Amino acid sequence: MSGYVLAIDQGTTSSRAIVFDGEINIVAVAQKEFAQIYPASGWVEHDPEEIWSTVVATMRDALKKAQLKAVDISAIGITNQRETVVVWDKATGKPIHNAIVWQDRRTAPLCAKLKKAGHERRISAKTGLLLDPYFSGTKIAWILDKVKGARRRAEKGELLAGTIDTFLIWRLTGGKVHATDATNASRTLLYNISANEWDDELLTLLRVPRALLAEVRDCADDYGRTEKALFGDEIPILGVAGDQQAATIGQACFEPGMMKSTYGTGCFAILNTGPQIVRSKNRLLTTIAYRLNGKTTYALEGSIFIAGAAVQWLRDSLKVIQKSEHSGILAAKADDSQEVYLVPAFVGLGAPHWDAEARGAMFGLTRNSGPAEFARAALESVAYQTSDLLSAMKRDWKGAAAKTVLRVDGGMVASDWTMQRLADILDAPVDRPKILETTALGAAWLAGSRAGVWPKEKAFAKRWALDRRFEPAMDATTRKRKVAGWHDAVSRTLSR
Ligand SMILES: Nc1ncnc2c1ncn2[C@@H]1O[C@H](COP(=O)(O)OP(=O)(O)O)[C@@H](O)[C@H]1O
Ligand SMILES: O=P(O)(O)OC[C@H](O)CO
Repeated sequence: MSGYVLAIDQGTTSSRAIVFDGEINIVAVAQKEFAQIYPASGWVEHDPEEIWSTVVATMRDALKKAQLKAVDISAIGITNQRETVVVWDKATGKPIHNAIVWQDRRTAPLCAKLKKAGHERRISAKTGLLLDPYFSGTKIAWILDKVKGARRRAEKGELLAGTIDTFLIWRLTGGKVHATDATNASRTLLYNISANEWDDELLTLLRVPRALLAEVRDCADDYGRTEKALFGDEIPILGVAGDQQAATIGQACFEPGMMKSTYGTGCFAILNTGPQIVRSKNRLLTTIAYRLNGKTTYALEGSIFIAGAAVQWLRDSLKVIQKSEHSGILAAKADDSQEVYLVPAFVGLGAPHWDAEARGAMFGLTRNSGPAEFARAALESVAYQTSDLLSAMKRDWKGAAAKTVLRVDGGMVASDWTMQRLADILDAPVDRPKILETTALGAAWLAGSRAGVWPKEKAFAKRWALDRRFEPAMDATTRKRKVAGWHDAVSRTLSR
């Protein structure tokens, strides 16, 4: 066996395919962006056919760039934007509606209704999640209610549903496999994370027929083979995990107490809590980090909706920078005497506030405030939000190391200025690894280790290599003053 592994990273804004060789080096990357559809305020959709065509095109492209054929690839690993759902016709494979994306807020009224009826505690106890439109379950119910005849057809077993991994597996295997992995299942509001199964009470509460749902497997498992017609030969699919969990694996955060934070469009911090289900008292999520050989490892997660998106806002809406990488350079020029804060609640606030109605605000503006102060405020908002997550994690679980080291990845970590400010505000070291494609790497490791061509967990963890450590350098008085200013800004932004 060659040791070549192909990872599919189906993200919120683009589909990517990455080929790794047997020595875990990246040999080819292909990427295609696709359309973001905003049918109404707070609604976000993707066309599942475009997701499918970009995935197939990038896979073919990556194989071509690597000068490899399907037969050279030992295994495929899939990782995906989580919570986003598709419902499709079992007979034709055609979606009956666009995918409803994780950022979509259309089911806020349904969540509010379930909350009012007193269901949140019970749902949280079983799923580790909160009643927020972010998760898949209410989105599936919405499609069944709004597409004519869908509910009746779902009950008759004529439709299938799934997160993006499930849809891709169905398509790649030519409709032979309807499966998902435990991490993706754990983001649906329908999955009992202690019993490790779809939960009948939750299915009834959210009005989702069981016939729609996929079989839940381990993250490293047999997910069938790609159809020969697609790439010229069959390739086994042996690894699946939601993208944040895949990044946790790619960062080799296999020990309880280890933590990674990914700074892409949003920011997702995941703390490994081992076999223990830690219930958050601070509105963090409890989720499945991975399930290997039938053994579940759990995590606490803090989800922030706007991180790199604040940089896009500086570039695309304010036009104070031309390129994302200019944001750090501009922020470094900001006037230290001005305390300007941005609370980037553009789509509400995620953890630990979960305020869907809050909207963004800036504080502390003077006549001297300009592009540099705006850029600094945008980048600092990411550091402050991470600091809120970290302190919530420490309050929730004593296993969260007092001397936390944060392993970081995602597009934003290219900014040295932001990483230094993050270390300063957290008062903790921030480690940036050499391989920044940690999400793809995690999915590839699941597949490669399952295929027996890549090292097992411990040997893989030893290969994690540091690019740069950012040590905290801000004095305590300044840090405390700045963090207090942030908390004041947040309290003035919350809708309740
Ligand atoms: N040098 C940089 N400084 C600050 N932000 C950056 C930099 N490079 C990229 N970004 C931001 O990172 C994000 C892209 O990261 P990526 O991990 O590709 O996101 P996603 O997977 O969510 O699409 C964008 O929002 C972009 O603005
Ligand atoms: O596609 P990303 O990298 O923005 O990640 C999205 C998350 O999985 C949403 O929960």
